Amino acid sequence: MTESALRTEGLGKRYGQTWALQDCSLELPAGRIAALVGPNGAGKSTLLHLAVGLLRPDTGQVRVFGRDPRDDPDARADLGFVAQDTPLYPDFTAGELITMGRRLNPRGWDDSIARDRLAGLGLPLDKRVGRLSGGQRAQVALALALAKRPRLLLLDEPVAALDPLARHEFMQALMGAVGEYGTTVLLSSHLLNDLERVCDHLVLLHTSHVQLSAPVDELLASHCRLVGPRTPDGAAVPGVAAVIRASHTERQSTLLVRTDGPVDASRWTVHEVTLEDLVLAHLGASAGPSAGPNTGPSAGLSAGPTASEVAA
Ligand SMILES: Nc1ncnc2c1ncn2[C@@H]1O[C@H](COP(=O)(O)OP(=O)(O)OP(=O)(O)O)[C@@H](O)[C@H]1O
Repeated sequence: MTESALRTEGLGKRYGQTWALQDCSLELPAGRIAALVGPNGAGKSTLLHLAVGLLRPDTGQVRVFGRDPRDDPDARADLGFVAQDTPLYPDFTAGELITMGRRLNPRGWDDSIARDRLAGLGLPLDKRVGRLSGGQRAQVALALALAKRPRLLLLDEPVAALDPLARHEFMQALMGAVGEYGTTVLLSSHLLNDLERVCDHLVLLHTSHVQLSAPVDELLASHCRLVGPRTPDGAAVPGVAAVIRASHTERQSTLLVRTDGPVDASRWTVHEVTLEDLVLAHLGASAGPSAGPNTGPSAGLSAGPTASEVAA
């Protein structure tokens, strides 16, 4: 059986009366590269901060390779974290940050990983990081996180502020490192196209709840888009477990569905879906008109953000 890199059970965190994360149960097997997706305020940063032990849960528990990251230094030694906006001490040089990292992480640190990566990118070790570009700072943050040789690397929107080329270079560096060291990754981002290229597992949060957590290939195999003659919302479609999202013209219906068997191909044209289609459908699905025999739990969502908001 594959080891769990990250496992949460009933995990919850609240600020005053507001639940930032609620009843979060998920499992990320070791070796996965997982996308953590959800609209603004869904609870992604909260989940990542709970996972690295920076926040104390109000309910439930979180385990990193079976250990509690708040109580067990060995669990924290297994973790690397690149926080949102890649905060680094701006008056320090990358070289000084590498030295600091070594002293703060006596259990496991490899200077050469950070130095070689930065040299490969042509990034100077003797320039204050506050004077580097956003993309260069992100690369320094990634190099420092990797030098810790984490078994689980958590990244909170590391590429949000980067231009497309810098984003591409960052993702390439990340994938190269993951391939080399076998690191498990949980990466939060709104950039679904970037995620689709590299991730093999999806965790989708919506209004503080886990909506999906599964391997990408399983999700893509169990969802499709059906196009056929107009069908009333709620009408049963053989082979369809849940209608996630439906749209209609006068004569035609388009349904993004979760299937549990073969769909009648004489009546429906069946199209594969992309990860982006699937995420947007789940986030945009709303309770109400599509409720009916094929409407599963995932169809009963509150109205989500628009495609442009999610993909922005
Ligand atoms: N320190 C805090 N004090 C009060 N409320 C907070 C705090 N941190 C987060 N929240 C609230 O918790 C909820 C989840 O926030 P979180 O930052 O985890 O969302 P997110 O999915 O990372 O959002 P984004 O995509 O905008 O970064 C939001 O409603 C947010 O306002």
